[in-house]
This record gives sequence, structure tokens and C-alpha cells, in this order.
Amino acid sequence: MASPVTPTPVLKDELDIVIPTIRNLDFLEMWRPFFQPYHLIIVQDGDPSKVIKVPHGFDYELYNRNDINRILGPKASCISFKDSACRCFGYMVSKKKYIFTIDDDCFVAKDPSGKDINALEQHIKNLLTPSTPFFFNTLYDPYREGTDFVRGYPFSLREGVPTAVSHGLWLNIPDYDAPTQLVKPLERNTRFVDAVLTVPKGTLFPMCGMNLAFDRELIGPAMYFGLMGDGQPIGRYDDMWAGWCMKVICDHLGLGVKTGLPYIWHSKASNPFVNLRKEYKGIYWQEELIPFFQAASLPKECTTVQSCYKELSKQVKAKLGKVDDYFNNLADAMLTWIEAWDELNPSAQLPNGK
Ligand SMILES: O=c1ccn([C@@H]2O[C@H](COP(=O)(O)OP(=O)(O)O[C@H]3O[C@@H](CO)[C@H](O)[C@H]3O)[C@@H](O)[C@H]2O)c(=O)[nH]1
Ligand SMILES: [Mn+2]
Repeated sequence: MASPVTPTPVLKDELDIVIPTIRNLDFLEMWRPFFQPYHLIIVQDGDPSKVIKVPHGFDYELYNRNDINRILGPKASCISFKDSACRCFGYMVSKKKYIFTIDDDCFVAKDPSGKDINALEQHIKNLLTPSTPFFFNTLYDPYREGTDFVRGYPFSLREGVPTAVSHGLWLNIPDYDAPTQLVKPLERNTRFVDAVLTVPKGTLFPMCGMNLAFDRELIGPAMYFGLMGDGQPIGRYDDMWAGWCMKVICDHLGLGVKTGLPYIWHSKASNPFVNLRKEYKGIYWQEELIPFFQAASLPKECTTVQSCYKELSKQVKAKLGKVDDYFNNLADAMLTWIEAWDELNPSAQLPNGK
């Protein structure tokens, strides 16, 4: 009797898992059934002389700050230090089509039936099925088993568009900003919402980097987690910045962004007072940043992510440089990021989708 064939994990050789870390990666033990077949890219932040322990049996490459400086030279200035934003270096060095990034205090959550949630599997499903940014389907994800487009949904739009980003959520500790954390220290997210939604075209959203996957070939160069941490006036806006730039470019290029399932279990609340110090400038700057991104428009000549991103950098410098000099530096860092990306990924400069 032939032994049952173990199915090859989906996208096993086409996806890298990127983890930013300052600690040992024991959390991987809980993810072993889901993550072990995949290659990990560990971005070690902070003191490069610290040894990060990785549980046995995982296939990984690890980069610390010395590696980043050696590989990028002066262009390493665009990669944040002492902030989870450093994770974007892993996106740049990867050679795979897909990326899943997760924090090391995120664990396997259970669905309402008590079953362990394979977050990676759900992200892959989200990325491999189209998005519907042009017309909202009231029965949520129409490509999901057991549901469909509802009456009145234009047939001309039912093909959908390629999905560039899959944004997952969190049970237990929600990704609240510091003021909310301070006024609601005991609040936990216990609500499991069984839905995946496309973020409509023209709508921005707060992208959290904790449980996130994307198609690197479709949108990789836009996933720059902005300058944060050491020497910077702001923190905890790295993923937000990437999300706003990414969404403007996805809308321009006709790509989709989904949010909802999968959930992970976020186990540790970072210190709200430290977070307040990191966030406070961002909390009032974002009242100018959001109108900027909402009004941002890219010329039709911008047909690649790189050209869109360079144009966005120009607009950041022109329109946000007066908000604070930080945005002049950030606009420059955006260009450095693209130069570094193209240096490490020379063949990936083809117009979108070619
Ligand atoms: O200096 C640092 C600090 C941490 N890391 C690694 O980054 C992630 C997140 O760290 P942590 O869980 O401590 O912080 P959170 O506040 O929960 O992070 C979330 O909020 C946003 C911060 O920008 C972001 O969307 C989430 O990451 C862990 O893996 C740490 O090991 C680091 O690399 N450098
Ligand atoms: Mn955390």
C-alpha cells in the first residue's frame, strides 16, 4: 500500500518569510508545522554582535547591521536601525515572487472552532485570487468557496484585478496607537471576523507590518518601510508610510489590496509610553500626510512601480518638505531605496506586468 503523498506546501519555493528581530526566535516552534517548508529571511536589528538563536530545522539566511552595511554600502542609510522598519531589507534581498512578514511576538491564533489558523496559507489564498477595487461586493470576497458576486455586480468587472497585498489582522493585542493603548490598557481583540475585503480604489488604510504578505514582483519596490528608529524624529509609522505609498501606486497601476483574514495572536503589547514618544509627531503630521496621499496623482507615463515611486518621492519633497525637514530626508531615502532595489534586482525593472 503506497504511503499517502504529502502535498507540497503551496508556493514552497516562491515565497520567503521575512522576520525583523532583536530576540531569539523561539516563537517559530509554534509556527513550525506551517513555516518549516519555507525559507526564512531574518533581519537582525540592534547590536550585530548579539547571537540570535533560531530553532533547529529551519532553512534561513540572517542579516545583521554589518551585513546590511556591507551589502548596500552608503545606500544602507535608507534602512532603519533600531526599528522594525529594518524588515524591508529582507524584501530587497529576497529572490522570490512572494513575501510574508511577521513579528516575533505573533503566534498561531485559533478560529472560533478552535482550529489553529495557518496564516500563511490564507495569505497565499488572498494573493492568488483577484481583488475587486472598482466595485464593492457586499458579500465580501466573491472568489471564496461558497460565495460569489451579488446581483447588480457588473459582469464586466467580475474578472477582478491581480492582488498585490494581503493585510492580516490580530487577536489579543490589537495594533492600537499609543494614546489608545494608554486609555484602554486592558482592551483585547476577541472578535474573529470571518471576512476578506478588497480596500476600494481611492481609499487609504493603516497598513500594519505585523502580519502582512505581498507579491514582490507586482509591488515590491513600493514596500519601503520609511526611515524610523535611531536618529529619526518618529517611529511606528514605517508600515503606515509604506501602506500609503503602496496604495496610491496600486490604485494607479490597477492592482488590488485585501485586508481581513488571516488572524495571528499578537502576544505582547509594546510600552505605550515609549510608543507615545515614537509616535507623537506622526499623530499630528498625519493630518497633513493623509490629504497629501489622497490628492496624490501619478502621470500615465509612470508604468512601473519604480517610476511611480520616484515620482511620489518628488511630490513628497515638493509638498511635505515644508511640513518638516524629515520629509526631505525621507524623499531622498525613497530614491536611495529604489536605487538599492534596482542594484540588487537588476532584471525587475520591466513595465508592470511584463
Ligand atoms: O528596535 C526594534 C524593536 C523591535 N524589532 C522587532 O520588530 C517587531 C515588532 O516589535 P514589537 O512587537 O516589540 O513592537 P510592536 O509595537 O508590537 O510592533 C508593531 O507595531 C508597529 C511598529 O512599527 C509594527 O507595525 C509592528 O511591528 C518584532 O519582531 C521585534 O523583534 C526590531 O526589529 N527592532
Ligand atoms: Mn508586537
